Amino acid sequence: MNAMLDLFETPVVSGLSSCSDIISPAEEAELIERIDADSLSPFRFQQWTGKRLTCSYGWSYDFETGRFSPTKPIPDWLISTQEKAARFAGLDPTQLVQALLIRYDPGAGIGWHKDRPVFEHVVGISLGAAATMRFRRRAGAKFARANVSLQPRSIYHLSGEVRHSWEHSIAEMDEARWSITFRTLARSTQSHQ
Ligand SMILES: O=C(O)CCC(=O)C(=O)O
Ligand SMILES: [Fe+2]
Repeated sequence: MNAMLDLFETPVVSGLSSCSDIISPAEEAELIERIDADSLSPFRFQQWTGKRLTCSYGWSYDFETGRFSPTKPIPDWLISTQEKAARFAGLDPTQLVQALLIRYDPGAGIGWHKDRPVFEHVVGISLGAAATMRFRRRAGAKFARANVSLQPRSIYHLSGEVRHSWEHSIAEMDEARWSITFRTLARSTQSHQ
C-alpha cells in the first residue's frame, strides 16, 4: 500500500505520492557505489557548511551566489533510474533535466525548505537507511504537519500543493542515507533559457 494514502486512499497532502521497491536491492547497491565514487562536495550556504554531500547534473543551483546554470550532463549510469522516475511521475524522461545526488552521513539531515522555484516537479529515490520526510505548512499561529516514511528503494513525487505550499525536511539520521532527486524546470525558467 502506498504509505501516503490514508484508509480512504486520499493523499495526506495533495500533490504527494510515493511507491515502494522502485529499484531492486542489487540496483540500490550499485547506485550507492556510483554515488560514493562520484565527486561529492559539502553543501554550502553562506558561513554554513552542511554535513550532507552533494553533486548536481544537468543544472546546478549555487545557494551561495544564487546562480543557476547548466552543468555536466546526467551520466549514463543514471539513465535507467531517470526513466523509472519519469514513468512513476507521469513525465517524459527528457523533462527530468536535473539530477541531484546526496549522501547523508550519520548526523546529517536537511532543514526546513521549499525547493528553488526555478524547478517544478521533484522526484526522489531513497537508498540506504530509512528516513522520515516531514512536511509543514503554516495554519494560523500553528503549523499543519504531515510525515512520510522514505523506505530504501522507494520513490516519491512532489508537485502542486505539497511542492509549492508546504515545506519539507529530513531529521538527522544515525545511519547513512543516499538520495537521487530528479527535477523538471519551471515553465518560467524554461522561457528564460
Ligand atoms: O534526500 C531527499 O530525499 C530530499 C532532498 C531535498 O529535499 C532537496 O534536496 O531539496
Ligand atoms: Fe527539497
